[in-house]
Amino acid sequence: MDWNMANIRNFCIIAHVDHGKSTLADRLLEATMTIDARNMREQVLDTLELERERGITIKLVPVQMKYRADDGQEYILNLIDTPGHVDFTYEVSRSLAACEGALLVVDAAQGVEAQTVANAYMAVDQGLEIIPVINKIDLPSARPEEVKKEIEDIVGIDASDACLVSAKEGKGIKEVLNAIIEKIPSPKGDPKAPLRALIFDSIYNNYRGVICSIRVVDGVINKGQNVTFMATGRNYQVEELGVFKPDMSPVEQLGPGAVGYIIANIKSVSEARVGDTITSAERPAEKPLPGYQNVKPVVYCGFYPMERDDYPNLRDALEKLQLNDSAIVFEPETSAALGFGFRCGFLGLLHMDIAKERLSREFGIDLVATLPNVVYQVTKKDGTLVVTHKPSDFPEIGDIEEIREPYIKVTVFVPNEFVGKVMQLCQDKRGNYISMDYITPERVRLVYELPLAEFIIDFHDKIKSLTRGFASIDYEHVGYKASDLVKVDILIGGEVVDAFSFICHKDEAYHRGHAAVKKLKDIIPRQLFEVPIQAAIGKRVIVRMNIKPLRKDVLAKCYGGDVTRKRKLLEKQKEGKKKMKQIGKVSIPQEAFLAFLKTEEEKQS
Ligand SMILES: Nc1nc2c(ncn2[C@@H]2O[C@H](COP(=O)(O)OP(=O)(O)OP(=O)(O)O)[C@@H](O)[C@H]2O)c(=O)[nH]1
Repeated sequence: MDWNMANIRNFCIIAHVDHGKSTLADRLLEATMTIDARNMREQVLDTLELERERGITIKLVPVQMKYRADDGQEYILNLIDTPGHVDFTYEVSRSLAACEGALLVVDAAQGVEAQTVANAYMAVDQGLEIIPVINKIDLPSARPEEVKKEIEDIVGIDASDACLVSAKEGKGIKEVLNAIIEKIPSPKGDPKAPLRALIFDSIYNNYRGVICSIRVVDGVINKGQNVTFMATGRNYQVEELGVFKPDMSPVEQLGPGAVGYIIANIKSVSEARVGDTITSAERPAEKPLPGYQNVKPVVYCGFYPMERDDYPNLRDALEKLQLNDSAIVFEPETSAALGFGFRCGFLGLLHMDIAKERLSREFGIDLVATLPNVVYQVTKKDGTLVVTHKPSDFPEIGDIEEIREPYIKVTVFVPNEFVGKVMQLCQDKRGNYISMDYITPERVRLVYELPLAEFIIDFHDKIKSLTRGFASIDYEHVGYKASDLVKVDILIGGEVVDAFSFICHKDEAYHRGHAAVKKLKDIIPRQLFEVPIQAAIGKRVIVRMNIKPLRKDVLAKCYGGDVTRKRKLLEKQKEGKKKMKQIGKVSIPQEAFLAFLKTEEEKQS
């Protein structure tokens, strides 16, 4: 075939949140008339409703643009969107791998932030050509010359001829398009070699099944051809092949450097994982493209429906979510207090929040989530290793030799007036100081190592409020470290309530145990007998409070001998009892437990 790679440019846009990535993408689509202005709604690339509302990008959509440059030639520009959040780092790195270049967008007023650096480093690692774009130059507070210097000093790339842009006002867009054509190399690849195409995203569509976004690296892929997905070893026939313009538009063939999609009767995205390599079934490549990785959840929690009858719906909904998001895992779980639910694993807190919100919005399921947990490694005295994210699966305290928990390296960019507060917070969160440097006379980069468990509780919110939103945060996983952790159980009437057990540092056990016991005491209705509520480590009780007894006599109001009325009241009481959860001899309405978790959640958000 005659395949012209010289006029293809594959690029992505990387930026810190809110620096204007989506707005710039919109302007590029307009300027290349990929979407005419009449159909242009703002931020067309953010497809999910939730993304548009939250202003965050979750799913990637590659778009093909055509642009006639000043040299008179027509170029194909493939813009590959990347998710901006650390929860999706692996997806980011795969979409970067599908490009030769990146626009690094930096806000002209705010300057370089934590995610600017993290994303730029990832692009440098992938060997991409980076074009700095200084956006929002229309702002009165814009300081483009200083920001250029920041990019050079902190990111370490030449920014002397950075594009100066106002995406909002559409200024400097042509310069950006020209820079893409001049600076970003055209793709390399051998059209005669065996097919190798990278899957950098896959989405599930109700009508079409799975649609994989692919970047062809070597060889050609044809409609109707048989292909093998190398990580799973499965074979499929290519039903449809095409490009996004941005609507799906079928083609017969894609060659090296091309970005497009395939549809091949794939039932679930777990069969078409991001990072996998597609090759020809007849003439397979010897080696897959580098970097396939099975992403593992790092944060787990229980999801319980508020209405018991919603359990089957919740299972259906989770299955549907999983069709579209293979990083979600779940398994049934029962809890004496909460009834039937699911233990679910996520890539991070944002990922968890999104799943929860989608369950409620798209599937109408009202649910509560238990406190999130990380994955612990517990070495027992007999040498065996227990890897668990469930406090209830922890070995007995006497059997434990060592507990290790995941740590992250957190980088915070913060104005220097807030440095003291941020350092204090990091210390309180059991952080180890790593480094601090001034990136400008007013701004500081602080690096700490923290336990992930501390980070996921409320670190983001605390930092945002301590610094009035001026800090930016990024983190990466750095592995497991031994910690002095304990499991705290909560007992009601002498019985452990599984769903409320939690893992925390030894020094925090009393404080957190006390808070939980006090809250339960306020929530649980009084019973006919005294009910002790306790927090305990192993057999040792560390906090105890009692709920005073109350005699609830439903017949008290019935004077005289109206037998039918009495019977009715007793019936009603029996009905009520059915909804009760029995913890030992204590009956507690399930709502009380759900209310407990709800307030825990609210406290966090
Ligand atoms: N003044 C000004 N505002 C801009 C400009 N470009 C974008 N904005 C505004 O900045 C805000 C963030 O822009 P987005 O394009 O949503 O930023 P983003 O980087 O895509 O954000 P995420 O999708 O959350 O990563 C929006 O309110 C835009 O209207 C610009 O050139 N000038």
